[in-house]
Amino acid sequence: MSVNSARLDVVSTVNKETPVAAVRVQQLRKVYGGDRQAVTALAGVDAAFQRGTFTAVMGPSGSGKSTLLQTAAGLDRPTSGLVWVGDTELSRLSETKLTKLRRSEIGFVFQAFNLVGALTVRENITLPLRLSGKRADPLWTRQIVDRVGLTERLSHRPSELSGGQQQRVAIARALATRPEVIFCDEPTGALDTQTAGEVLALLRSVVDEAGQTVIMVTHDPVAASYADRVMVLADGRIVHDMPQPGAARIAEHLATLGRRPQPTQEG
Ligand SMILES: Nc1ncnc2c1ncn2[C@@H]1O[C@H](COP(=O)(O)OP(=O)(O)OP(=O)(O)O)[C@@H](O)[C@H]1O
Repeated sequence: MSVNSARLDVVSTVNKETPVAAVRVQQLRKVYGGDRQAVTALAGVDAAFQRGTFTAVMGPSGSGKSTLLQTAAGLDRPTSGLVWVGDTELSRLSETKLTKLRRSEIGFVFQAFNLVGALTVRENITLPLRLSGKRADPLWTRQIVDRVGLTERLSHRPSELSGGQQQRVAIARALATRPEVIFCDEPTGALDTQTAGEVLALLRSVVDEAGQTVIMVTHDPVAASYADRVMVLADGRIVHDMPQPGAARIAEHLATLGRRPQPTQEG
């Protein structure tokens, strides 16, 4: 066997055995604005987010967290670099195909819940299925409604629910299409500490019990401590990538970046 064919064998074995990440970014760069006012939000980020894992993305204000989320979720195009969701590379997709992929493979949870006020809880939860032209599977819908504890509230409108309940509807909605990944942008930013804890425990359970992949931007070291991995950005680069560091260590790392950490539950 020649050296080259031996090498090819190794490569093909590696490819067969390496699981496809839920999301992967390679040399991701995003520059906003023109020549003189150019702002480099992402300066070449490489990262893989494995299926069934929970990652927190942290970093000072302006470090590129939202830009990473937006480009990895196909909401915005990078200036250069590649993004894969499952085994689909996004730069080759037309806008129509990208929209389809976002509707079926990506769930979103935002700080402000972003529910449709005129729709009931049930209608909000099944909305992504309707948008992607799929029929709701009643068994799956029941499972996710049970999981988020909203069985009694299906006919209510969002305005009749507490903030924590509204965020649980948003999580159920994000799960509706059984997406490859759920992106969360400050999901507990508008919630009190106890309600935030309940929402984070729910996200943890969708990873542990439903095998979902969650990528969450947060400023809060306590929220980040629910994740399996904490990635810290500064100036558009990953400067720390830590497995389960715990809230105290996260706060220390943020402090070294010149940012006062948010107050934590530990006081
Ligand atoms: N549409 C835009 N046009 C120009 N510059 C932008 C735009 N969006 C973001 N930026 C800049 O890119 C950099 C990264 O912004 P980004 O919103 O990703 O940071 P962030 O870490 O999410 O910040 P925060 O924690 O404050 O939300 C910042 O310098 C920001 O001012």
